[in-house]
Amino acid sequence: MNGTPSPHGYAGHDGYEVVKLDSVRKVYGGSKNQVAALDGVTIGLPRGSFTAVMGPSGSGKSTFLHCAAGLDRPTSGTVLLDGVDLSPLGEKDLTKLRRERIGFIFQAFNLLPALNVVDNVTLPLRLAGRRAKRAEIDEVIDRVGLSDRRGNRPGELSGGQQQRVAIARALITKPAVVFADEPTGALDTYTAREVLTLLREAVQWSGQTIVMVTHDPVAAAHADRVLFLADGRIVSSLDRATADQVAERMTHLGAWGNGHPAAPGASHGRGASR
Ligand SMILES: Nc1ncnc2c1ncn2[C@@H]1O[C@H](COP(=O)(O)OP(=O)(O)OP(=O)(O)O)[C@@H](O)[C@H]1O
Repeated sequence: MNGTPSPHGYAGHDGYEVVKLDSVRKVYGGSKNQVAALDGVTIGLPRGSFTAVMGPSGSGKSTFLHCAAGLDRPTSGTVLLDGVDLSPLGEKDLTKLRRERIGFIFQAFNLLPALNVVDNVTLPLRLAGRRAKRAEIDEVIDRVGLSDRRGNRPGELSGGQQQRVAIARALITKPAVVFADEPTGALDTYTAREVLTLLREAVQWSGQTIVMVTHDPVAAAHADRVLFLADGRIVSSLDRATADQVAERMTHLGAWGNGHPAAPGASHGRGASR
């Protein structure tokens, strides 16, 4: 299956689809300047799978992530998250569902500067009114390699360390799915690789489901499957692809002109494979 396109109804480890989008459309703008940011997306993401979402600028990646994570509402179609239909939920229930069942990782880390590592990591538990168990906190902080940084604040940590705090914070609630939006966008190649390895390990060791939007073929090559968006539609996918295969597919989509940091030939470590 290496590098070959396949139907979008990918069956994962146990076949249960944690995230399901059915005919999702998201239209922005008024009657004169309408943009279909998502134009009929149907996809199921299996439990314990790592999915990367790629596509040219403006292809709908962020809109896909926002609709799938209940941060934005589709104009039509349905989103099921861990079996829950998001469409009838009010803001309060959506917030609760996001808090309890979703972990988020952002390009800009989004840590609270006044809190130390332990307090940043355990914040989602406290927000959900849950008590943090010492052993669970120790385990997740240990897993991201920050045991000796527990008392440090974000300002005292490197970018890679801050993103590892964010990963621990996303994993602490044992969410049904983690959505990562350009998680390596602010990191150098070496640190990015460490962060991607951690995400891969979370899938491997705990069966975590992860969905990651990225512009970087090297990052996408860490995923089980890469979905390619163009003009709001999923136009193709690759399973267990190398960075070169991902980059080639992006080139076919006309994804980047000269000078894009991830463009073929740019010095971005792109040639490295999984
Ligand atoms: N709030 C909004 N209002 C109007 N149009 C929007 C809005 N958000 C997104 N769009 C439009 O929808 C389309 C998809 O945008 P989206 O941000 O999802 O793309 P993207 O693939 O994430 O792009 P990029 O890689 O540049 O971040 C674009 O044409 C964009 O201009």
